[in-house]
Amino acid sequence: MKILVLNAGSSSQKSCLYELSGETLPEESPPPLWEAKVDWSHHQGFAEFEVKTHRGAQWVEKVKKSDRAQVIAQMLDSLWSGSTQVIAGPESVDIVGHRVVHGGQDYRESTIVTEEVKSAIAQLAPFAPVHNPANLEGIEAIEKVLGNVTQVAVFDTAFHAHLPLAAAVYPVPYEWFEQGIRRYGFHGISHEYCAQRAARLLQKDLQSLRLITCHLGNGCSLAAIANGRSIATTMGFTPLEGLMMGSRCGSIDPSILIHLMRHHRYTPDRLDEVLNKESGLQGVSGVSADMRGIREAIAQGNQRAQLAFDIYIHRLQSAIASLLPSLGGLDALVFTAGVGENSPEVRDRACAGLGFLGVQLDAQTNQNSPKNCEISTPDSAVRVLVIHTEEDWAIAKACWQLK
Ligand SMILES: Nc1ncnc2c1ncn2[C@@H]1O[C@H](COP(=O)(O)OP(=O)(O)O)[C@@H](O)[C@H]1O
Ligand SMILES: CC(=O)OP(=O)(O)O
Ligand SMILES: [Mg+2]
Repeated sequence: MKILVLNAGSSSQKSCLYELSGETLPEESPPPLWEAKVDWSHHQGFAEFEVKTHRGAQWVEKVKKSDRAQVIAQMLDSLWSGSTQVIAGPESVDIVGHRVVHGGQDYRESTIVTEEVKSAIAQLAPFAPVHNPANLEGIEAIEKVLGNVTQVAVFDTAFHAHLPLAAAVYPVPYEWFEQGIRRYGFHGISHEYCAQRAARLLQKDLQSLRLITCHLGNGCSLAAIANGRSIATTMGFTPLEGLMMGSRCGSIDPSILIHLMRHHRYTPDRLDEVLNKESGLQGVSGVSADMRGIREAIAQGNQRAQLAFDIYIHRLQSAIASLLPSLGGLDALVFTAGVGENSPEVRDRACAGLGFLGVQLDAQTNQNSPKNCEISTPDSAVRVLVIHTEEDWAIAKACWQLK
């Protein structure tokens, strides 16, 4: 069966086509027949469009920034036409899986997309304003091009659906919790996949491991995982809480918002815009939301970029430490996603603050950013791993299980 996956990130649109046959799923991801990625975080005014196939055809183009529906249509076109063609036409796709960021209270497992599911995704858009509308656009773009093919929604919130109440309920009037204002947690597809991959890499039973997974992409979150379950995480009601991110602020004192509304006439829409799109690395540095841009600016002596990097690390270290008591110890620390997989400086600085726990990085291995590999020294008290997150493969597996 041919499974098409759409993964809408805040700074990217990724897509893969997998072909699965036989009765059982392979443990590791088979190479996709085709994969496409559009990344609009790194450059102003245009996006990088990249398509690869398993036969080695490759096509890279810089395209003008356009809306997501247009980007998806162009991606799909490259599946059945041009040098990257791998299938005869739209009818060759059997099922389509989507990453959906917010599933709210009701969607705690992957589900077939119906009109009801679509309207729930739309209703949850205010609580994941950068993501849920993009996820819905993906579903609708597929409807337009592939008609009524079966579509599956795989939720980023699902892995955190069983957080202990102490980790899920905000210290506000209890009625708010009853109205759905609670901590949901996000990046669950990635945290769960990385925990499973870490256990295989360490040749340990996942149930026996205490893990912290650091998903550091454009959005960033940590999960504390014990017995294979998420027991605490840094994102909350929306993907705005927790760590400092590319253009999102992470946790700040809520009184700042009250102050801005009372004394500087900030409207809810303007606050939403500033906190989601004009804060984080971008807001502090004034240079870039992208860690590559920050590192380049630091190399040129830019002080504000250095400050942005230092805050990012300070908050990352603090958040890692805050998860330790609920785990009661740590067997492995996992770095994943765009920054986690590619920035030796971030891993090095994060781990330097954990030396007192006996965390020791192998400097040379860390520098090489190896994928799916241990980067700690043999006598490190905590194993440190870099894992290439495969959200797309996790989504394809969910489709296969629901088929
Ligand atoms: N070589 C690199 N060094 C440092 N950071 C990188 C590198 N490559 C990518 N990144 C970071 O990864 C981010 C994208 O991560 P990704 O997980 O793909 O994001 P998304 O949240 O869109 O899924 C970019 O914004 C950039 O900050
Ligand atoms: C939930 C979230 O923040 O996702 P992303 O990192 O793709 O923006
Ligand atoms: Mg992502």
